[in-house]
Amino acid sequence: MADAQTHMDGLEFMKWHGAGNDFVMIDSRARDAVVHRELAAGLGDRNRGVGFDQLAEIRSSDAADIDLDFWNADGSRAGACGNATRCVAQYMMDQTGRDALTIRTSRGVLEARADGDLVAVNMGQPQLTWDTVPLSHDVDLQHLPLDGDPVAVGMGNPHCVFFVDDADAVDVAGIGPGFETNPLFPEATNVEFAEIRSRDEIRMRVWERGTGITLACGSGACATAVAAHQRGLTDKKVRMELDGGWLMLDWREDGVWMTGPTAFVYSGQLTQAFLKGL
Ligand SMILES: N[C@H](CCC[C@H](N)C(=O)O)C(=O)O
Repeated sequence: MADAQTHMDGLEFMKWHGAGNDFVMIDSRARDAVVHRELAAGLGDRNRGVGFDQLAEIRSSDAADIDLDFWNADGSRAGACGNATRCVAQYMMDQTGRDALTIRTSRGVLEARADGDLVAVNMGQPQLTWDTVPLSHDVDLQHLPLDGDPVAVGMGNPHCVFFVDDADAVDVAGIGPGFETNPLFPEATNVEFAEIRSRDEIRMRVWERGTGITLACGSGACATAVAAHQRGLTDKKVRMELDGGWLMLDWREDGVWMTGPTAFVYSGQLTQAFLKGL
């Protein structure tokens, strides 16, 4: 029924980005959920659709202010999306005038807060066991048996973090896909390349599972901050420079807090012709 309704009326969406990590947001609080794999993949196509790194669907919730689901540009599901969570939080705070709210994702209920012009979200505690990342078998997460000696961290989605001397010199598109689909990660993985600049500053570039190179990745930034601290390279609080801007990470008692910018770009409506052609 939701699909038939959608084809009749067109479908409203918004385009946002957080540090250049771009999203389409669909607010389905007033109806049944409408997003499915084909819609995500069609809309994610930057030539034939709108284009995005992730698609976020907002739903009404009985456990938090809202429920939130994420898809990647290839139509696959994203387990977590920190930057989209911050953008959705800003949208909700603009609508309600509140400066804090709760958001339920597949990770559980997350807390988001306004921080001046920025938005902070508690991305929860990292997953630091092989079966929760998940990996295919029990190995040392701090030193994965892969070239480059990466670290595995789960943030509701898998991350494989490499420490490199010069992040800008890394051929992210050349190296990323091979690690994304390495059998050590049964659900594939996001791949981060981190250069330690000091105890409180990291430069990071990312290859995202299901999307490819993005200008920023919030859960990847959290995973990188955790991995760097575990290796003894940084303190618990770091600034991180990504290709599209800066994020602040703070691994506290109650989880990894991530703070950064959000931007509303435009809203529009998908045509019936587009929706019928999916
Ligand atoms: N850009 C997102 C992460 C997307 C992760 C996704 N590619 C996955 O399949 O896990 C973020 O800000 O956290």
